[in-house]
Amino acid sequence: MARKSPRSKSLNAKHQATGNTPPQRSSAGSESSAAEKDERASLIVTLRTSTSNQKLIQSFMATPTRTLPPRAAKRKNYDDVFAAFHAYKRPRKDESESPPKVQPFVQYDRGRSDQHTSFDQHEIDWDDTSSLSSVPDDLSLDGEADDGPSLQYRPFDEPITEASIEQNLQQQTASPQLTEDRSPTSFKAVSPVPTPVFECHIPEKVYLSGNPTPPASVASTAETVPDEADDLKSLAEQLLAPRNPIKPEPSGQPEVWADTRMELCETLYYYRSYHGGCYATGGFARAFMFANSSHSRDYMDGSVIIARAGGGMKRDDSGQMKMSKDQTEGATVSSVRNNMRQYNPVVIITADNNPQAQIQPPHPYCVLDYFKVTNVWWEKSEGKKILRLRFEKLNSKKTSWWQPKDTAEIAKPGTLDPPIVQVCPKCNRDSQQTYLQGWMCLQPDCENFWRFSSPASNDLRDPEEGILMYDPRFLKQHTPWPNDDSNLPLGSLNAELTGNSILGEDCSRAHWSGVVCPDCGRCNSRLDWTGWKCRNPQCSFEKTPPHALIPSSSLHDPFNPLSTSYMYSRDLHSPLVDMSVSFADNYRINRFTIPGVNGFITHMIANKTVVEEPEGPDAMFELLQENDIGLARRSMGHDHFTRHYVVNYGMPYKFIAATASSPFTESAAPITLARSRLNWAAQYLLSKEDTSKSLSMIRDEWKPKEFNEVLALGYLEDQKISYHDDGETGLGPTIATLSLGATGTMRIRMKARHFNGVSKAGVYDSEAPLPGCAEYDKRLQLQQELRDLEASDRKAYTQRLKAIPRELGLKSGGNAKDAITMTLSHGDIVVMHGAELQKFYEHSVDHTGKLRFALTCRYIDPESLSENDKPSYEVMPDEGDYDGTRLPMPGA
Ligand SMILES: O=C(O)CCC(=O)C(=O)O
Repeated sequence: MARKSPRSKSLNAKHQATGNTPPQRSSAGSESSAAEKDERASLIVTLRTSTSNQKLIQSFMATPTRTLPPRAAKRKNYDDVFAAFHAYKRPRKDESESPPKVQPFVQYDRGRSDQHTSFDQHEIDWDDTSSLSSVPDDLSLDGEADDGPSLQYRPFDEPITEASIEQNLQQQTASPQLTEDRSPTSFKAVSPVPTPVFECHIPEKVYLSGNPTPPASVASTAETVPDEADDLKSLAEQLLAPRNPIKPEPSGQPEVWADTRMELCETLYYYRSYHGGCYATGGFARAFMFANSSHSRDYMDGSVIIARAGGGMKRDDSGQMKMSKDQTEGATVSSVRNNMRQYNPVVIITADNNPQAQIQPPHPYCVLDYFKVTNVWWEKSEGKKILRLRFEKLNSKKTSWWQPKDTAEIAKPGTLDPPIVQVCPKCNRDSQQTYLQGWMCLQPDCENFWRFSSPASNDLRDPEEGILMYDPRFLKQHTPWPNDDSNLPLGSLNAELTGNSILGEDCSRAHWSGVVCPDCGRCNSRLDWTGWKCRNPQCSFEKTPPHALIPSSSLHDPFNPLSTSYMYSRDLHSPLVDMSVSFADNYRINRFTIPGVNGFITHMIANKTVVEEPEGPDAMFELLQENDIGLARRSMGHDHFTRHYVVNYGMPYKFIAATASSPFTESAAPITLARSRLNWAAQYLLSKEDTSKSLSMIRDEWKPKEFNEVLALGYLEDQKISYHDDGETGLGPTIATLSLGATGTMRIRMKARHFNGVSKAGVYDSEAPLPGCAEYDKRLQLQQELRDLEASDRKAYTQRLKAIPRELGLKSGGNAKDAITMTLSHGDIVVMHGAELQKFYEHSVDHTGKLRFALTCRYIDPESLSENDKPSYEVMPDEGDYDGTRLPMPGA
């Protein structure tokens, strides 16, 4: 057993009032003269046989200074001696003598061998580090991040030290914020306000003999925690004590929290990562989330967090997530380096299943605070190179709510001696000592990377990962930043926006982002069109931001001016699609047909006469803003909601999300006005399709199956409806939509299944191929062969279906290009006709303005609805009598 000794003075030593504790650089050894070596050897042997470590230190310190390197001799504290002691080769007295007995390291018991610590369903065996790497990509970069501005990054292997901070600052001489005091050992960063805010001292590199490239053989560390480190070890044991599976309560409550990931990502501008554990955008990391994906050497306390930079993991045969190859520096780490260079803190969020949390987080997602990223360094885990990150709380004065209740933090950053920094004898670059077992070079391209050198020989040894124990001086170092102790806001300010300074501002992205409830801190998505409601049952916060009416007159596009003549077309289509154009009754009518598909798509482009007619699109657009028609984002299950707002009138419509329906009798005027207009438009177009029938004949045929449902969709800025079809049973086959407000873009493409001809399981789809699909000609040629085989040999047919995808190079992934892209202006109507259109093709709509509505009409066969879905009210027939042909003709 390692002996307990009273905590050394140095461990408790408080540093300068500034709290700055620059890492000290000790030597990795040097070539000494033979006499010096002998002298030191005898000294060390003497020291090792002495009974107490204190004695050892005293006698070592008392050694004539000529035998010590000048700087080491001047240092009068335990850690310097400890470092120098380990940096020096310990020679044997003579070759016959057995090597000095190395005190066996008592294995750090992180949970006792019989203890398996379970957190939720995540079974953690502390002795088996692999079980902790079982969740993918926890720190992987979210899709929204980009590579950011091209900045000059710090070389990837360079740890962050005061020297490198100084170097950064020197590189920023162009910045008006910084002026430098170029004295060799200090610098000052001066803010535009008169007081200097940041000062740190740059230690010089120290070599035992002053030789900058000491031979490898001299550098020496042991993979044990030496006796001399008893105090550090007992401190490390306290810091790294295994997390109790029954976690204590926190001492406080989070300022900001969320119940669901969607609410978190919609509310917090600094965390928009739906899948990854890091949100980085514009070249900077904004926030990290720590959940149950954890590495065995990850660490979290009230001020410091250590984590693996994510990515690079793959599921192995047993289903476990494992590093399959060395990690490489990706966009996340580049972003993090930018954060370090420019002192941008990141926000850290914990999920309630984070095994490193010392407490049980009170909500599924809790925001901790702003942290500095202080170190990025390389290690190895199970033979693969991994990147590690250290975070330190930015505002040391603010209490950490996640500190266990009724406990004090074991050691605050900056209260211990600084970490040991050694220069690698092989690559001549320095690294901090991260583990108590000894110093290792952390430069991934160095031969000596991640290896201890034996105390008794020149051998380099890989560390035994399971027993590594953080050096408290590394863990608890203080890395000064010029903006230390700033108090940055964690919440969103959306609830405070007034939104009326620019027309449409209250429809902006910020306005439909979530809010942090000012009463309870919960993140709340804006699920209602009218505003925010806190969904915490214990809270009654509501906010209905005032809406400034966007007048229809503001919709007019000066580059596509409205006129009473026929309007310009901005529709595009692939060469495969047939298009005809006609002009009639104030509409330009673009009609598209797709080969192989029964049906058509017609875009009726409205002119000024249509748009401005009484009770027409202009009036409807304004009425929809003035009336609350019950628009809301609908649940799609699993805490996901549609991105747009939706409400249904008339026959209930089971869209992707079950949508509440109301009778037409309770609807606002635009709903019934749109129904009447779209019933007219459909009949009008159908009469043009079949010229053998008069409009009144068409009307008689149409009436029993007239549109009996209106689905109103409301889109604020950046909202859209993704690719989908309207081909549910009992629906259609004619669907018509009136566009109101901002200009939309409707895209129509072949569904991936038909385009690729392969199911998700990789089996060929033997349906007749559609023109325009992948490998159309080859697939067409296979048709007869497949039909024959299907009839003659079922087994061979099935095998053939499995073989074809590879034969033709067909893949199940990948989407078809858009076949038709239509620009939908205010007042335009789109009519889609034909069940096959919905079966084989899908459509999406987005817009680039602030506010858009789409009113879509369908016929829903009441018999197709289950008893539960049938309406409790009567769906009244369309009593409107809209007739677009009554309008004055263009040019009239
Ligand atoms: O927003 C639109 O114009 C289209 C709406 C739509 O696709 C639908 O209601 O199915």
